Amino acid sequence: MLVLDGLSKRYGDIYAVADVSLEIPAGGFVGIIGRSGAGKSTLLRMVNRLAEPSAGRILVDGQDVTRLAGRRLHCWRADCAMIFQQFNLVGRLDVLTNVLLGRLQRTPGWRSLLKLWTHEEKAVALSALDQFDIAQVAAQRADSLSGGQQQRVAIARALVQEPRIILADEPIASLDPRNTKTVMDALLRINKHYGITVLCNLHSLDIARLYCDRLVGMAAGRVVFDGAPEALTDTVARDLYGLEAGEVMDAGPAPDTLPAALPQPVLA
Ligand SMILES: Nc1ncnc2c1ncn2[C@@H]1O[C@H](COP(=O)(O)OP(=O)(O)OP(=O)(O)O)[C@@H](O)[C@H]1O
Repeated sequence: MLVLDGLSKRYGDIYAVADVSLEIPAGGFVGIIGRSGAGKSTLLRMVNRLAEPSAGRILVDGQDVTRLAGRRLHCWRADCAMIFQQFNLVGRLDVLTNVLLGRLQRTPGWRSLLKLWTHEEKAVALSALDQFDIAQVAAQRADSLSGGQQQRVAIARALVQEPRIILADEPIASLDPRNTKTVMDALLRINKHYGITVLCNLHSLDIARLYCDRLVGMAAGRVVFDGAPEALTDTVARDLYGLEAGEVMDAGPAPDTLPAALPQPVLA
C-alpha cells in the first residue's frame, strides 16, 4: 500500500501540490488527470523523491520514504520505474542495451560500471522486448525507432528494473492513436500480468476512463475527484478541465459507450 499523507510541494508562493492524501493499494492502475499545471507531474515526481516534498509523508507498507537517504533512498528509487513523455532512451545505444540499463540499479557496482551483462540478463531483456512485440529491433539504435516503439522499449526497460510501482508521466502525449493503444496496452499488461502498481498521468480523459481502474482528478494542486472511472460524470469532468474540456473529452457519450469508439485494450 502506497500512502500519500498531506503531501505538499511549494515553489516560492505557488503550491504545485497542496495537502494531497491518497491511499493506493498495490496492484492498482491509477490515472491522474487534470488540466495543465494542476500538479500531476509534481505529485508523481515526489513519489520517487525526484522532487522533495515541502510537507507531508509518503508511506510504503508503513515505511516513511520521505525520510530515506543514501542507499535506502537508492533502493526505493529502484523500486519506482519512471516512464516519461519523451521516452528518455540513449539514442546512440542499441535497443537491448537500453533495456539492460533498467538493471543498473539492481546490478553489483563493478559489473554495472563496466556494463557487463550476464547471458541471463540479456535473455530477460530480450524476453521483455518480445512481450511488447519489438524483439526484432533489439540490435537497432534506439533513435532509429518510431515514437511508439521507443516508448515500448522504455516500458521494457521499466519491467526489467523489477519495480513495485511504475510512474508514467504523460507516456502517450507525443504518440498517434495507434501507438497510444500499443503503449497503453503494454502498461495494462504490466499492471495485470505482474501486479505492478501503475500511476499514470494522462491528458486524454477518454483513454484514462478506458484503461484505469481509478481516477484521481487534480486542480490547482488539490485532489478534487477520486473514484472509479464510471463515477466521473461529464459534468464533473467539465468542471475539472474547464476550458480544456473540449480537447480531452469526446463529444459527450457516456463512458459505457466510449469503448466502441476507442481502441480496445488488449491483455495478452
Ligand atoms: N521546478 C519548478 N519551479 C517552479 N514552479 C514549478 C516547478 N515545477 C512545477 N512548477 C509549477 O507547479 C505547478 C504544477 O506543475 P506540474 O508540472 O506539476 O503540473 P501538471 O499538471 O503536470 O502540468 P502539465 O500537464 O502541463 O505537465 C505549475 O504552476 C508549475 O508552473
